Amino acid sequence: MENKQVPHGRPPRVLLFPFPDQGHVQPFLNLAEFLSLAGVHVTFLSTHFIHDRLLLHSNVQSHFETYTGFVWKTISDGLPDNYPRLGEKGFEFFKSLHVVTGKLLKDMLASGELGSDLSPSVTCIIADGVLAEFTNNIATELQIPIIFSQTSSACSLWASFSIPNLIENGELPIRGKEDMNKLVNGVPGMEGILRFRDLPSFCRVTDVRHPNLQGATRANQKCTQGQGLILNTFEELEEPILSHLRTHCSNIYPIGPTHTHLKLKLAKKEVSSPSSNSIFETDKNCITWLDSQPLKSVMYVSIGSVAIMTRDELVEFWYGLVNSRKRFLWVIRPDLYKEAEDGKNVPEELLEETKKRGYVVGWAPQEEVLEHPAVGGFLTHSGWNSTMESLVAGVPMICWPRQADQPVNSRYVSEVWKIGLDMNDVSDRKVVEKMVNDVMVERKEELVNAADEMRKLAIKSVSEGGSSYCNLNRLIDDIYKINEQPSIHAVGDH
Ligand SMILES: O=c1ccn([C@@H]2O[C@H](COP(=O)(O)OP(=O)(O)O[C@H]3O[C@H](CO)[C@@H](O)[C@H](O)[C@H]3O)[C@@H](O)[C@H]2O)c(=O)[nH]1
Repeated sequence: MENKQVPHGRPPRVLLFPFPDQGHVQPFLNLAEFLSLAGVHVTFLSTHFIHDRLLLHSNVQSHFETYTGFVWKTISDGLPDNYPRLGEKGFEFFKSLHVVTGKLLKDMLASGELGSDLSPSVTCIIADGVLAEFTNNIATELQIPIIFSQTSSACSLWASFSIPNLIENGELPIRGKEDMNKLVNGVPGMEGILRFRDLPSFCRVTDVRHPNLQGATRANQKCTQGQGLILNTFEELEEPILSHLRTHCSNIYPIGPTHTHLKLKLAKKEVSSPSSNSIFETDKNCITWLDSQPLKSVMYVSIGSVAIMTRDELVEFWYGLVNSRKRFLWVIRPDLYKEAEDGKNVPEELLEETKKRGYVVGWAPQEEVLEHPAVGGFLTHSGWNSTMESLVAGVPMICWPRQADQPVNSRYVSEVWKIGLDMNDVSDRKVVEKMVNDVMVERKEELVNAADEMRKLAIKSVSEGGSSYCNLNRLIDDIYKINEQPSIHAVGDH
């Protein structure tokens, strides 16, 4: 991936626009770095809310300043700083992004303020597929080529793309709780695999006119209208499903696992990685604690940046972990659960037991934790970044999916790739205890062997000549080709 010749003297300028949360911004930062390393000028556009937190808790600003043509830009999401963006008010958040942010984005693109003197106009947009509904409209209106990037798995995306099919064949809306364990027919390629409970969570509606279901369907449709679709996956992992997706989007770039792919590229160029790319303050002391634990003895527990637990679920998990008598490292974000108003907070005995075998942090350096030799299992919510990070580290998972794409990922981890166990939505202490013992003892060998095979395939895909390696080169070539089109420098050029 060397800098390319640019016939008319201006390198491409790509606007990167992720959905504003940790799980989306992080893979978009990886994408920003791939492009920057290839000499592409990048404008990274994030909401004020995300940008402020990113700059506060990471060194990405100074890290990216070393790249010629890199520009940070911010935009409003239309909400006050203390608004609960991804909780129960998630729908209002989406609406505000579509209405307020969408209008601002169009104005910014049209006025040319998203470039720099070196490359004034945006020659290509790479927008989050979740935001495809309005970004595709803006790109079409302003005649700027657009590529979408989805930060979820191909399997969850395909299940989501199949919603119209599921409605047409009468499988949506789901009839009732009694159907949850039955198999779904309307997702081609997933017959015999997917149960109703494994569908993306926005399918759990009683009326197909539900705004979340409709919103996802509209975004999916627009997502297929771009010039390409970037995915943080690799062909060897998801190929049967990728070929189904290709019937909707002809030009797919599976370039993952992006975090490992990027690490290899940076190492080759002798460039150091940013110390963190989190919007939360990272507690690195847990690495010192891990250093003193035996090989593969620790269960790492985290449910990502968004999901929450009730106090009862938290206590059940805690008893399950403590009763398993295994060591554990648990990420309890400050907003993970609401302390009980009736004074029934975490029982003292759990805190005492934790001092003996556990370690609790507010936010961990997760990639480093999963690569640590002391970690032997990951109890996860099956967010896609966590799934990929665990897979590359060869760490078997216990999946406790909460929302969005997570149920599909969890099903694939347990039933298709067989690198973990699915806890579904159960949070009983006995089940947690059993699952931890299964992964750490009873089924350890079988799961570790399968995870290790998967890890090898992942690393091969991002190594020179591998599928993701070649797909990334193709993406960069295509971005340069787009830049060569004569009409491309019209919008926003000075
Ligand atoms: O203590 C922690 C916990 C998490 N992470 C990182 O935070 C990211 C979390 O991403 P993910 O596992 O994908 O979970 P979410 O934060 O829940 O991400 C959202 O975005 C994902 C990508 O689209 C979706 O798969 C999820 O369902 C959605 O909730 C990962 O890279 C982790 O390494 C840390 O660095 N430290």
